[in-house]
Amino acid sequence: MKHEIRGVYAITPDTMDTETLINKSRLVLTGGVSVLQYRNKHRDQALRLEQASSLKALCDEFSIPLIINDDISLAAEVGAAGVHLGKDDRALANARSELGSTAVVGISCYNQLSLARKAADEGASYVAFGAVFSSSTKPDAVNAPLSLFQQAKIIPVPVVAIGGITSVNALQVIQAGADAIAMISALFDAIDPLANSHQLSDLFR
Ligand SMILES: Cc1ncc(COP(=O)(O)OP(=O)(O)O)c(N)n1
Ligand SMILES: Cc1ncsc1CCOP(=O)(O)O
Ligand SMILES: [Mg+2]
Repeated sequence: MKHEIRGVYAITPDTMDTETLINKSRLVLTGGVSVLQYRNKHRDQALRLEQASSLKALCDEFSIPLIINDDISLAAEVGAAGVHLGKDDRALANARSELGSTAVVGISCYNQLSLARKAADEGASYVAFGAVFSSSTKPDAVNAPLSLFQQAKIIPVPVVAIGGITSVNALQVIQAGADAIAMISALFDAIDPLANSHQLSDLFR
């Protein structure tokens, strides 16, 4: 199945509380997000497998792709749609050979257009720039200016923005040229994750 990366791209927070993770993810998916990434830096492999498997079932229910952060083997194990890889992760070529040509492989390009050109040339499914605003989830992330998205129009794959995106600044990011807006805290730390997800997803409808 070919997945288009466009719209609200939800990313899970680091948590060991699987029940809350799944309940909140259900609310976020009900609001209309178009892709979910499982991101959990926890080293407990059994916990990661349990959470990723539950999220795969949930994404199937909503017919949206599940992307696994960092871990190509976990993506293969749970039958996820693909992976997201950054500079400290395994290479795009490993993901392609282990997950196949139809898998979604997203690549972090931080604030560098040259990395995006290279990733697209090498077969990335989408590229991501960020942090576009300061992020309490990842305070040390480099800053990617919104002007980058205009320059990124030449990149032949979807362009995702990440970092500090909220319902207050999301429209600015979309108008700058991002195809998708990725966020953790604006969805999962919200008082009302369903309402926030709905409001953000409406920006693409
Ligand atoms: C959609 C999306 N964009 C960027 C990232 C960051 O990936 P990376 O640089 O590998 O950092 P970690 O998320 O692994 O800390 C992402 N996960 N998703
Ligand atoms: C993983 C990542 N990469 C750059 S910023 C960031 C965190 C995004 O989280 P939030 O949406 O809460 O700022
Ligand atoms: Mg990573």
